[in-house]
Amino acid sequence: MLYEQDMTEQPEFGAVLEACKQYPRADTGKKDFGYGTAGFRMRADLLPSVIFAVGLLASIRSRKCKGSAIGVMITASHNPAEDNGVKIVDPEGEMMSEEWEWFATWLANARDPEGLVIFARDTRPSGEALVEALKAALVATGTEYIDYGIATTPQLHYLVRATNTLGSDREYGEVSIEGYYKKLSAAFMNTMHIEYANQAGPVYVDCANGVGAPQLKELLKYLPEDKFKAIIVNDKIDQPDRLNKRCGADWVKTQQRAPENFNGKDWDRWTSLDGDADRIVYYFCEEGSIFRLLDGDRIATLAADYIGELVHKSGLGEQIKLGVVQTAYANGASTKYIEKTLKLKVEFTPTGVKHLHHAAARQDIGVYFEANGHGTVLFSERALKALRKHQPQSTAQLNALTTLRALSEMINQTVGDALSDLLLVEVILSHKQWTVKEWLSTYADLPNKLMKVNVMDRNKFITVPGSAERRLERPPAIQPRMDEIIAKYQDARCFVRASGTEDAVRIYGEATHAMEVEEMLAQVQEYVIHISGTHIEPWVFKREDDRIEELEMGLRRDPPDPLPGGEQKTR
Ligand SMILES: CC(=O)N[C@H]1[C@@H](OP(=O)(O)O)O[C@H](CO)[C@@H](O)[C@@H]1O
Ligand SMILES: [Mg+2]
Repeated sequence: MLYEQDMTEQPEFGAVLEACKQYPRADTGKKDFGYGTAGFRMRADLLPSVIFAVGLLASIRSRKCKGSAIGVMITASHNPAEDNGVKIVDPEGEMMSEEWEWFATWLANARDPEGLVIFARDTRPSGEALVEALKAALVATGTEYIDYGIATTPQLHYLVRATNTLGSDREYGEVSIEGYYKKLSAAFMNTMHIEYANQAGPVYVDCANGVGAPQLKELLKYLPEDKFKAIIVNDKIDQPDRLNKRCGADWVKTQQRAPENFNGKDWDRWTSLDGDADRIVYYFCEEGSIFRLLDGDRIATLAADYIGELVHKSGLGEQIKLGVVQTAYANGASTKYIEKTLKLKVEFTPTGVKHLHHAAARQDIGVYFEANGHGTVLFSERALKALRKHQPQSTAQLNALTTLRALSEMINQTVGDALSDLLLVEVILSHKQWTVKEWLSTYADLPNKLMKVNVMDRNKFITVPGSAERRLERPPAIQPRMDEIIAKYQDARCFVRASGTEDAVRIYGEATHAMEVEEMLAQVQEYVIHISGTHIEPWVFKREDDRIEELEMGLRRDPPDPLPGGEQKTR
């Protein structure tokens, strides 16, 4: 047994234990830290010991991966400024695999090879001190490291893959943030091999007052203004309180409204990034100031349509098949459009980018996006080889092939990337000579709503295996009751699942009429509360803003009184 050994006798463990004392665990009551869908994420003052542990794990993981660089990104993405978080990036630039036990074993045994951990952080002020905790763990374990300073999450994923493929025949790009800009901008320019006129004017980018702002400014230096014109909004990274506040992709998507400092004229093309620039949504105002959102589903459909068309035009339609991956949160109208109009296959996976990513990687070309704007397009080795080898038979085939090759370089292959996705959408709109109006008119979204309920124990909500989270197995009474409610409405769909990132369950619903969605969700919410009770999270994990918001929305109730025998009753 690993923990029966007296590890203090081994010099490297002595150093680790000594360094560990500098980062005592914060008092979180009975609550444990958990590596969720998005790594660890919580209030920044609770994080130092967690970051130290992540430093140890990253160093072990690097050794286990035979010295390949492992990435550590310090960010809390779209969360408020006082939060922070951390996630580990695997050698190909993908999310870390779940084999935690392996790391512990390696901690006991690893001597060589040397490890290499590369890391970056977003603009949160807490990031600087957390980097110190990470470095302490890396120094204590004798792990070589490179600090890339402030970067977006997808830039760190890029750097990890670039580091690990350097000198191989799969070289991903120069190993620097500059190399990332060079790769994206060169590929973008290659998509412009024919003169495309985009009369639609500049794109406005709300950077959520986060890391996307300086990084996009840098990227713009590599792109000629007559080919790509972006106007940056919400770039106050020196005012941390404003990070993700009333702006950013998450806020715009969940509030379904334009961010602070929006001053778009009708039909102007606007986008919002999130706090670590791995998500993007588009939106605009129609005549009469009607807000229209073009979310992740819209980006997926646009990309699938255009890339599918290029594959066909290049003469590779028989060899390269396209597939789209969505989650249960994708609007039903988008799925119908992909299947019926684009005639492409849709696969559903559970929520969380790593599930979508793996499913997309099994396709020749896999398009995946979560409705919230996180996604990318993956080109398999098979597809890349076909693109390299194909001899075009006409100018039309050559043009399509040239664009496809450029897109395979421009689209981040490691993870969803707001900057790369921004370029992708802009290329497509300009090639199609579409404005947001034509884009929106491809299909009509079903009215929908997503809500969150803080229940006593979210772990009681278990989905039916293989149902892509669309049906609940437990608590046993809930699904039959929900089916009864849903049956009352036209073309309605509704499902409940436990969040993987918050102590809550989410309820999603859609139907033909917005009023019916409201009515249906109210009944489902009431039933969820009825059978499970609501719950107040321990103060250490809860933000005052959230508490007040939930009170205002009527989502927060007092916890139920305990009954004899440990049962709970709801009030
Ligand atoms: C409905 C929804 O938007 N869920 C989000 C959210 O996951 P939950 O497991 O639903 O909490 O956070 C994930 C990480 O950022 C993101 O991948 C996912 O799309
Ligand atoms: Mg993010």
